Amino acid sequence: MAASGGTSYRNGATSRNSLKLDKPFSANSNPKSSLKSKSLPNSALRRSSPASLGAAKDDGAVPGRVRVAVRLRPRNTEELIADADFADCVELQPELKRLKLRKNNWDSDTYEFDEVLTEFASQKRVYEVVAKPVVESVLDGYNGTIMAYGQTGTGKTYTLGRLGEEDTADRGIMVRAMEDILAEVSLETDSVSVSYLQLYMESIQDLLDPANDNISIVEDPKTGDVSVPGASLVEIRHQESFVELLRLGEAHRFAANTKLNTESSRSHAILMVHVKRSLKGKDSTLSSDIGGNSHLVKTLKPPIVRKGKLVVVDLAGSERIDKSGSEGHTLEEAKSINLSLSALGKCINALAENSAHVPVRDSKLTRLLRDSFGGKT
Ligand SMILES: Nc1ncnc2c1ncn2[C@@H]1O[C@H](COP(=O)(O)OP(=O)(O)OP(=O)(O)O)[C@@H](O)[C@H]1O
Repeated sequence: MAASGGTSYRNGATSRNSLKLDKPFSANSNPKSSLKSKSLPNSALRRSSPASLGAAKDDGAVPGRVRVAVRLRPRNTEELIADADFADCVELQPELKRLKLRKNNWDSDTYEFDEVLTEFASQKRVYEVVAKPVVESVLDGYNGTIMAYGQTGTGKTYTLGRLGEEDTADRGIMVRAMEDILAEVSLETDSVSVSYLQLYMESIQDLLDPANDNISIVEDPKTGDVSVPGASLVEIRHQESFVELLRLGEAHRFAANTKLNTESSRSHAILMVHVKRSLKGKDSTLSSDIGGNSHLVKTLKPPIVRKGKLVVVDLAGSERIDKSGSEGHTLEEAKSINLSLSALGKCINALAENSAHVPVRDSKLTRLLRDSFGGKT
């Protein structure tokens, strides 16, 4: 997260009045992190909800901090033709970390972000600015979340899930995060395991085993840890197997969506990466006196186990929520997305304000992210 580490958004405006923002943000409660705690501008949340949030320590005691970044997607060919005056209505001010939307010649709205990434920002830069601090926190034993929010086609999947098989420069946050994690852990003593889920109409489905579509969320009342015991948990030892797993999940997401007669952006895709590290305790040498003779005794300390969880969320788009006239299934779908996104917005506001209470119980999405939020619920 962005919540500690969130990151990028893209803007694919097709007309002056249809600005689409895809922004990631991050929250981080790691006190060692260099991320600054910062309140989200409410207006920014209303206008274009956030995308990624952050990190909470294992004990969940510290409210997470939230960072929000916005990424502008380059215009595609159609938009270049249809939207020749785009620059007149959207102005990025990366050095001031601001985005200005001109309503007309005399009126504009300005939004502040933790990071503003222009259409020229590379995938590498987006990863480094938004996600890397979160990944480092996870390796240190914290929980962190990165989310991408935006309308359909704004570049959420490009930012998070791009595999970069044809051009490695295209690799998205998921792939880069796993590369950094695998480079840091020891395969002998540590473990990295992954679940990949889809949340659609308040029901959780395993993207690695789509027949498994009624997964429940279990919260440990003592530790506050959240688990999804019914979901596949795959140990990752090599980057190639992770990329294969992402590909499988995407294929299942598509198939599942076809079955459900929906579209990808109508569901939230959630990747959970569990990192468990054994850090060698420091051995110490003591001098002891046995039978009048002095001996040096070596005491071996047990390893310290450090657990962190990285959650990467490709949120459902909000574009149909405000549309009136939705009926039947579409209306139910819109209500469900609305419910989870508004519950998420409330949690992010609570985190940004360092509120002691983070209202996670209102939706499955926020319940799933509970142990990344920290604070009392
Ligand atoms: N930064 C970028 N640079 C170049 N192309 C991009 C960028 N961001 C997105 N695109 C392209 O824009 C199109 C839409 O992106 P993408 O599928 O990631 O959007 P999305 O927000 O995930 O959409 P949906 O909600 O429908 O899944 C894709 O063709 C993608 O390759």
